[in-house]
Amino acid sequence: MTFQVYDTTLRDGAQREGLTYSVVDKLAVARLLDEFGVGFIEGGWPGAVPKDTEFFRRARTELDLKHAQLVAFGATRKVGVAVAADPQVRALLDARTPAVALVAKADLRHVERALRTTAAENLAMIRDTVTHLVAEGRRVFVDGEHFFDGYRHDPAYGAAVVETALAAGAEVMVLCDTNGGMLPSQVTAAIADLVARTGVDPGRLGMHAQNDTACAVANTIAAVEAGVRHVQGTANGYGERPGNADIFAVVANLQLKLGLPVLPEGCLEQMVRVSHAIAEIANIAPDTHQAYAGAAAFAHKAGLHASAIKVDPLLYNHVDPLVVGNGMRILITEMAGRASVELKSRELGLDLAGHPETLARVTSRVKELEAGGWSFEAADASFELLVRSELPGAAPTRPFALESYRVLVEHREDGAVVSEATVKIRVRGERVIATAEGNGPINALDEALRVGLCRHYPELRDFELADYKVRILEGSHGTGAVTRVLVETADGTGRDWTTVGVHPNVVEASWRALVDALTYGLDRAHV
Ligand SMILES: CC(=O)SCCNC(=O)CCNC(=O)[C@H](O)C(C)(C)COP(=O)(O)OP(=O)(O)OC[C@H]1O[C@@H](n2cnc3c(N)ncnc32)[C@H](O)[C@@H]1OP(=O)(O)O
Ligand SMILES: CC(=O)C(=O)O
Repeated sequence: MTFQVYDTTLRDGAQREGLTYSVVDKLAVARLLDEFGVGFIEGGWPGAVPKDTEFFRRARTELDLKHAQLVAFGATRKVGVAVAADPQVRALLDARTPAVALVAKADLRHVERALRTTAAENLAMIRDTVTHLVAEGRRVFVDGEHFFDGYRHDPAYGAAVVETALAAGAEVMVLCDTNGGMLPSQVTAAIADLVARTGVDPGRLGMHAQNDTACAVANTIAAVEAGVRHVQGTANGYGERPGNADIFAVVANLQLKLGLPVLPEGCLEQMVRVSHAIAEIANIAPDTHQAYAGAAAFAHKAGLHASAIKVDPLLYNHVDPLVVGNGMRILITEMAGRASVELKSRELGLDLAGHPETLARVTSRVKELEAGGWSFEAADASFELLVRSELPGAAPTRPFALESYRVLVEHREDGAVVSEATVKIRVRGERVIATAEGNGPINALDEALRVGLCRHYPELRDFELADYKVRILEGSHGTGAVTRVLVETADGTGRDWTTVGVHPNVVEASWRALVDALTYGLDRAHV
């Protein structure tokens, strides 16, 4: 059997707390998963969840999948009900998918206590349902719920479930760690024992791992190392409770670490795009620190890392980030060394290789400023201005010189609070005084500065304050608290940049970040 990558983002992934997809969302996620090259997309449970029934109906005309087959998920027939008379089984056929997945009880305790039936009736439910669906022309996967817990309790029954499903015509028997409590060594031992006990071909076994021990990806890889050739997972690890095995990490590990070409050519590099697009649809902020796909997955803060990366990026990256569509970033913080500053500057288009004094000055200035509360890690634009001020012949053009600014906050009798700011600046030799109101002191200051500059710099009208973050930093060693402000500015063309300002006074900290933001943006506009 060829290797099967089976995605359950739209079924198990949708069981995550706080996540709800519309049918349109589900169709969009399915298209993205197909672009990522998975072989199977489990779309939901038709007949149980009305939205899922609708998804399968619309998928027939609205999805044109290149790599994946759609799978409808459901349960084995009900206890004591003839399979042909079970409406849930009928709904699986009505979904008209090429493949069907059946959840089946694989732990005798669940059979007796949750299904409230006998060991033999559960095996009959599995046999009848698989046989019926195979006879209707479906590929059938059986998900053995609680397989691993059940196998420890009663291995003979777990083995009987596996043998029954495969003998009835199931293509793959998927071993599920439903409670997510297993460790990799336990997964390996259970599969080895199952294979020895039954003689089953491990190539007809699959793995479905929940992440309750944070081992879902490791457990899936352990299963593959034990011979399993069908892996299940969800985009970004979404799923019930802590989630499922992250399909991106599973697939990347299989391809890049075990050398198994489980995705079609050209698909692995779609990972970051697909991961973030699905997060967007799910309305969940992408996890910056997600393995392989996170924005920080290849971000380096430590100066020592940067010094080796300067020689060869692979000295400090476990794979080339480009193979999964990611990129490497160097972070500038108090932990930076000269190599970090040189690499980051290169990333920003500034070559400091022949400027050892500048490198040394910028590095010590960064450390000094960071000790005082500045943070350049998320403020590339302020870092670039700092480097350019120190680099001979590269100083940025300062659009104005400040004479003074003043901000008033007025609480009126009727309860209204109005802020007003006045700036006095010199722009291209002209003295300008500008006043503006705003919904807060920083907004008023920003407006006044723009009013004062706009006649000389009309492109400022396109700049907008996209985000504003304030953090009060505790004072230490006898100093008072300081305020750090991060300002994100956008210019309407899709470009944005972040600047930082620090001062004990929040207005002055904001002013510094604003001035850097306008200086950077205007300087760029004139390059
Ligand atoms: C491990 C997993 O995550 S599997 C996926 C689980 N996903 C979901 O549950 C989401 C969708 N579920 C639903 O919409 C509903 O729970 C439904 C429609 C499936 C069932 O709803 P209801 O008919 O109201 O039953 P309820 O949820 O209370 O109980 C489930 C029934 O299925 C039975 N059942 C549970 N597992 C199986 C199985 N593998 N095979 C057959 N029957 C099963 C239970 O014994 C119970 O039967 P009972 O009604 O005779 O007591
Ligand atoms: C089938 C499934 O989702 C589980 O057993 O966890």
